[in-house]
Amino acid sequence: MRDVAIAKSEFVKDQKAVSKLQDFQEDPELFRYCSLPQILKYVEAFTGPNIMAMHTMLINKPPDAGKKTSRHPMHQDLHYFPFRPADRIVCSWTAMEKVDRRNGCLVVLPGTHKGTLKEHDYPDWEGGVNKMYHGIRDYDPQHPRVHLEMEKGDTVFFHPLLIHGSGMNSTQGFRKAISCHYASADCYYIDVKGTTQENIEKEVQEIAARKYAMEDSIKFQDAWALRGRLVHGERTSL
Ligand SMILES: CCCCCCCCCCCCCCCCCCCC(=O)SCCNC(=O)CCNC(=O)[C@H](O)C(C)(C)COP(=O)(O)OP(=O)(O)OC[C@H]1O[C@@H](n2cnc3c(N)ncnc32)[C@H](O)[C@@H]1OP(=O)(O)O
Ligand SMILES: O=C(O)CCC(=O)C(=O)O
Repeated sequence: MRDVAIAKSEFVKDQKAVSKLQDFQEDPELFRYCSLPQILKYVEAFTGPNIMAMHTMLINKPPDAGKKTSRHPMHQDLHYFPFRPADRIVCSWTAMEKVDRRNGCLVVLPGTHKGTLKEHDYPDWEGGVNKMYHGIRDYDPQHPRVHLEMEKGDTVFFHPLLIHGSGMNSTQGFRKAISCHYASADCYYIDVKGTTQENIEKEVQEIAARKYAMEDSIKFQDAWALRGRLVHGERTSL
């Protein structure tokens, strides 16, 4: 993925900047991260023994180009997932270098994982917002927030209802982190028709149709079933 400030303008002419690698489940070197025993030991406490890696990302947050587009709006990851139950899904996010407020560390609203899934949409940001970066419109701005300053190699595990995002990268360097969303293979798919997730379903289907010429044939659930990879135990459902 390219940052919107790059995708929509000549950022540095003739240069490409990659701000995210997504879906690396077939890359043996990167996928090693998802199978690390040090990570799975904690993941299993949420998922149980049948563990699927559902979504993989290496996030290379770029230096902000001056429009604050390097921010990630406050959101709940469950918005993107057509599977349940939420308590059997967990994200691991590992800092690949020191992260702090200067380079846009994670920001979380503690306790919000006990709430419900909120409505998400694109925020009205003056400088634009990255594709598919939906945010919650009506979270309480007075809610206490915690900035997760982390050292290289530190890992945080969080629930898919936890409201979180990340700040602007005001340094000159790229801020790297690697993450995986795990779910119990015993989770089940849901139909998101008539729910707040309809907007993301539509967007994913449109991208699939454009990128893979899969007009109408790909369901939201298929987009997940195709990218999920078993890391431990048996692929029972997902
Ligand atoms: C076989 C399986 C089929 C399944 C296909 C389904 C594809 C869906 C992929 C995305 C799923 C994301 C799910 C995320 C779940 C994560 C949950 C955790 C929480 C989060 O991390 S929230 C943020 C999650 N979202 C993302 O990470 C999305 C990241 N973006 C991308 O991966 C790519 O930008 C995207 C959306 C796949 C588009 O890439 P691509 O099609 O290659 O784009 P093009 O270069 O062809 O450009 C098309 C069009 O879009 C404009 N563009 C490009 N980049 C951006 C950008 N960053 N912001 C805004 N606009 C952008 C580009 O200029 C083009 O516009 P035109 O007007 O010129 O056509
Ligand atoms: O790494 C970031 O900047 C944000 C990542 C995030 O919010 C997510 O993975 O859900």
